[in-house]
Amino acid sequence: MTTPLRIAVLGASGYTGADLVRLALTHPRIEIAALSANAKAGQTMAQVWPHFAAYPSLPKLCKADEIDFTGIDVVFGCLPHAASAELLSQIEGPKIVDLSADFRLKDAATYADWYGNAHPAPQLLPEAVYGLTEFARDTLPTARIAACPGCYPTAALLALLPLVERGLISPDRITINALSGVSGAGRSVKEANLFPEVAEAVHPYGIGKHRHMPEMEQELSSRAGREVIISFTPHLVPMNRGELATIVVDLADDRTAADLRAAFDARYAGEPFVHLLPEGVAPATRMVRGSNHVVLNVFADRVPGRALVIVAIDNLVKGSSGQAIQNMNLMFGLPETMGLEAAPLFP
Ligand SMILES: NC(=O)C1=CN([C@@H]2O[C@H](COP(=O)(O)OP(=O)(O)OC[C@H]3O[C@@H](n4cnc5c(N)ncnc54)[C@H](OP(=O)(O)O)[C@@H]3O)[C@@H](O)[C@H]2O)C=CC1
Ligand SMILES: CC(=O)N[C@@H](CCC(=O)OP(=O)(O)O)C(=O)O
Repeated sequence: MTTPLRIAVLGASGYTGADLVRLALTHPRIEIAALSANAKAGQTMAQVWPHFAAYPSLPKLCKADEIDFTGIDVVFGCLPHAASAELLSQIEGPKIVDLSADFRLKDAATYADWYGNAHPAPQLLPEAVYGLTEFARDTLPTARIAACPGCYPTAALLALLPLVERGLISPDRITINALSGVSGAGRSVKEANLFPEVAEAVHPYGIGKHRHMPEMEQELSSRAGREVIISFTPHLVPMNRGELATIVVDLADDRTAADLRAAFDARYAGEPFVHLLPEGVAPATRMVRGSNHVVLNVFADRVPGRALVIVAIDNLVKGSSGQAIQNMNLMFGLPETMGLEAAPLFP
């Protein structure tokens, strides 16, 4: 019998932490050893979540500093940024898969500019691997810290990296319009996320300045070998989970939408989770809900020299907890898809 991987989930009373636990319950190699919360410490998972009523044996939520990390193989940080690096930097021994923004930006000064606080553990930044799994398979197996991308960057980078790597699009005219379900904003109570504020309506936010911009530009520029500038506008839509991005790109030289399609075909053929849809089929969040799958497609625009790339993910799975488990699998030499094979939930 193989030894299980003992995991601790910090922030299990939040949306990403809960989805991590949901996925971990059916992962054949995971043993859930400890779960933390902040205000909800002391409660059971069944008390704080409706969907864990049938799992009374899950560990009780405790404060992170009450956890004995001896014998824990991996810690998942599902905490707000800053609190995450603060807590994770005190843990020695286990590997770390962080879902917050704290280890994504390579430069502590850029982090401070965009997040408004000094980085709590800049000494750890050099050892963190940016965990967009499909583009980090060579570095994740030896990494101690995986920095899982934000949900919007996961969608946008999967749609753009194969194109900028091959020089198929203009690197300074990329417009990303993205829609997110409300779970993307976390479970803590905020007036802006109350039902009457979000139902039957759509609104943009973070207009002109959103903290995912430097993250996207860092990764795109690094792969393009030159500076890539994006325009990005997120929108909040009245659904629980799911994210869809429509990206307008200017084609390089005499490239066509068919060239972009061929690039996706070449890059993602055989990928277990990233799927180029048949020509003309529009990606939709209902195609991936509850799963680690990503669907994307490319369309010619009416205007010559322009094309549209559309991508859909589930923000709580490929956009956070699913990708975190995909990264853990690679960090421990397990099959990348282990525990993530469930098909999307529909209707
Ligand atoms: N939601 C999403 O779609 C995505 C989120 N992320 C990132 O993942 C992280 C978690 O997000 P999400 O699950 O949505 O957040 P939630 O607000 O739903 O959950 C936050 C969790 O952290 C705990 N917590 C809050 N403050 C502290 C603190 N100071 N010390 C210790 N624990 C604390 C909360 O405990 P308690 O409930 O007891 O207060 C809760 O368990 C964030 O960094 C977020 O930006 C990344 C990708 C997608
Ligand atoms: C709908 C909504 O509010 N979404 C969040 C992004 C969620 C995410 O990926 O956040 P991190 O980068 O902190 O991990 C936002 O726009 O801030």
